[in-house]
Amino acid sequence: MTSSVADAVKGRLIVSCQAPPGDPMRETGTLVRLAHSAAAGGAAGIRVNEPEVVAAVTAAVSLPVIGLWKDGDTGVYITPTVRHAVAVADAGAHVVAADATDRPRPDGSTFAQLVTAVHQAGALVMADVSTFEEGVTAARDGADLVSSTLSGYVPGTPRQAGPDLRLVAALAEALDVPVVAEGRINTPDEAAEALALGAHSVVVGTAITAPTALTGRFVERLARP
Ligand SMILES: CC(=O)N[C@H](C=O)[C@@H](O)[C@H](O)[C@H](O)COP(=O)(O)O
Repeated sequence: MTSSVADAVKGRLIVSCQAPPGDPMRETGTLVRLAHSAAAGGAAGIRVNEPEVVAAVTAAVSLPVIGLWKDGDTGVYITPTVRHAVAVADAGAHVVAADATDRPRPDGSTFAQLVTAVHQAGALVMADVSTFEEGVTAARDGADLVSSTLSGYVPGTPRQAGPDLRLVAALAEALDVPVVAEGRINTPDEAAEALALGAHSVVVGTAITAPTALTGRFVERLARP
């Protein structure tokens, strides 16, 4: 299992098909269409939010699916508890992505306990981290993949405009498990650079699947002289 999913995405693109609360794209059928488009364009995997969407996309698209369940948007909100993680696995995700930052989880579980529960449910775990130390700890705790997803999203830490390729490179150098580059990858060249720096795979969301945010970038620029 580990090797087949990891092999399938090695050196390739995973497309995150998500939409924030209130966004016109936040509708299961629409997100399934986005996943189909990503597959048609050559993606090797899909990342989606919420059990209902995970189930719909795994049924419709024959690519590995990384599932998560966002609950809120502050603190630990990406698959915050064991209950959320098992629900995502039970919905059919091949990989469950979960917050593996060093912050306390709302159910009091440890990340290692979440990993055990997901493995028992038959899925792999992607640790979404914000720092090098968190990545090392997550791998030690049994994560099957480690992703730079949360770099810049922990309050009080800096967020750069582009991807945190320094973190990706450091993790890729240090870890035996595959390291995934994710977060603010805006161009094909940035994705290629992440692979060149040792990333196993690259996740791109906003730059491909978020027309509201992309429109806003143009509008914001035109509003400035
Ligand atoms: C921080 C957080 O909540 N990240 C989420 C994780 O699933 C998504 O909102 C991002 O879109 C995803 O990580 C891909 O990143 P980008 O959209 O920058 O390509």
